[in-house]
Amino acid sequence: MKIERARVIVTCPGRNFVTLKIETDQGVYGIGDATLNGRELAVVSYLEEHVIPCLIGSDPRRIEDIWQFLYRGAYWRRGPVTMRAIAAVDVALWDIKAKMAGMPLYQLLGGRSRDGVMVYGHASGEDIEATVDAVGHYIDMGYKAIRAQTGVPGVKDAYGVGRGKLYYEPADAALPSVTGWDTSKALNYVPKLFAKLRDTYGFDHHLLHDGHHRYTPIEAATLGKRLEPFQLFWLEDCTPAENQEAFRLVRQHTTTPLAVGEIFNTIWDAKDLIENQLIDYIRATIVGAGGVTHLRRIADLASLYQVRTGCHGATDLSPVTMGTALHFDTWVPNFGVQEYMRHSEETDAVFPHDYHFADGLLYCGETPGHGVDIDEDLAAKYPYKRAYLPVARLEDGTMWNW
Ligand SMILES: O=C(O)[C@@H](O)[C@@H](O)[C@H](O)[C@H](O)CO
Ligand SMILES: [Mg+2]
Repeated sequence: MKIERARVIVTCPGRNFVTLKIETDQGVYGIGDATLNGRELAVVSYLEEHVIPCLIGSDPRRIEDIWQFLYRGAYWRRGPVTMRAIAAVDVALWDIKAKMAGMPLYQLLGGRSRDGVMVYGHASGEDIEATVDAVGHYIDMGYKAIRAQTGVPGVKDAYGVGRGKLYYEPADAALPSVTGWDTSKALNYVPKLFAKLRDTYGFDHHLLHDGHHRYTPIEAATLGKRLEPFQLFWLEDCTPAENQEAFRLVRQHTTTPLAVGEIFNTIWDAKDLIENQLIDYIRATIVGAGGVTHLRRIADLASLYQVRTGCHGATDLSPVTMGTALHFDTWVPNFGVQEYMRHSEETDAVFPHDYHFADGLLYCGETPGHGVDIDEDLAAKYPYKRAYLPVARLEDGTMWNW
């Protein structure tokens, strides 16, 4: 069996997605997601110029060997562009293998560990009142876990505040838009949101919050402490994680569970955090961290230390990643939660899929493969549009972490 053809498909049904389609000499094909939000075409060129020529003629059943070839063989290891390209190949090959086996992907991974996958939705609002209402809306929709982000008075376009839709789409400008940040204002305001949420809805739902890398370690520790009475499911990206040691300081001060890893691309980004039990949830996902083959290694390491998974699942992760992640989540023994930001109708139409939401859980389907396809004719109707993530500056103009 041979790989006959591989193509990259770029489409923008409201936002950009990069998809790799691998076709075999036996008529079976697989697809993988390679989207890197705000830097999409770098991955397109990496795939087209440097990866696809090496794939043609190789045996698509040799998933592990192809992974190692692309990782070790490049000499230049890791990084978001490389690892997304590898992820796209890996996912397309798992799709092919599962289709050939006539099985849904989770069966190949080891079978079902649970009936459905608990997901968290994104509730946000301009201020506490609006955010409390938004959380109520998610509770009404049946969500068991809800992430709450509020605008902060005096802070321009605070992170995570949507525009009245079920999703928050940050990459929306032809050049990066400038948002604001003020740590002391947020440190005083965010705990009030969670106090109000617990007061209004009680303790029956899981609540989550994303700090989006904004706080220094000691500020993150302060936030974690202030949030303790409200029993969060997790506090995410409370401080940047390039220095994994930084989490030790946060950890020493608070029992609020910590999650990190949506921007990690290999096990090495998370190794110290996991082995030292500095976090509770690892947020790496399929497209970000080298596909099923590599994410499985991360999850296995994490399981030794009782760290659970919490795959990133914002709208820039295409339905291909979402579908694959759901098979992964259905199997992985140390599952925690899956992020679920709904895609637009246009996106869902370009990527027909068999997963569905019911009562706060997502269920992967039973179609052989990962259960997500691409409608190429429809995809062609939405040409690529350059879009950037915003940047953040402090009041005095200093660049900060967005
Ligand atoms: O937790 C999350 O989902 C995020 O932090 C994302 O909204 C993130 O900002 C985007 O995926 C960036 O592309
Ligand atoms: Mg996040």
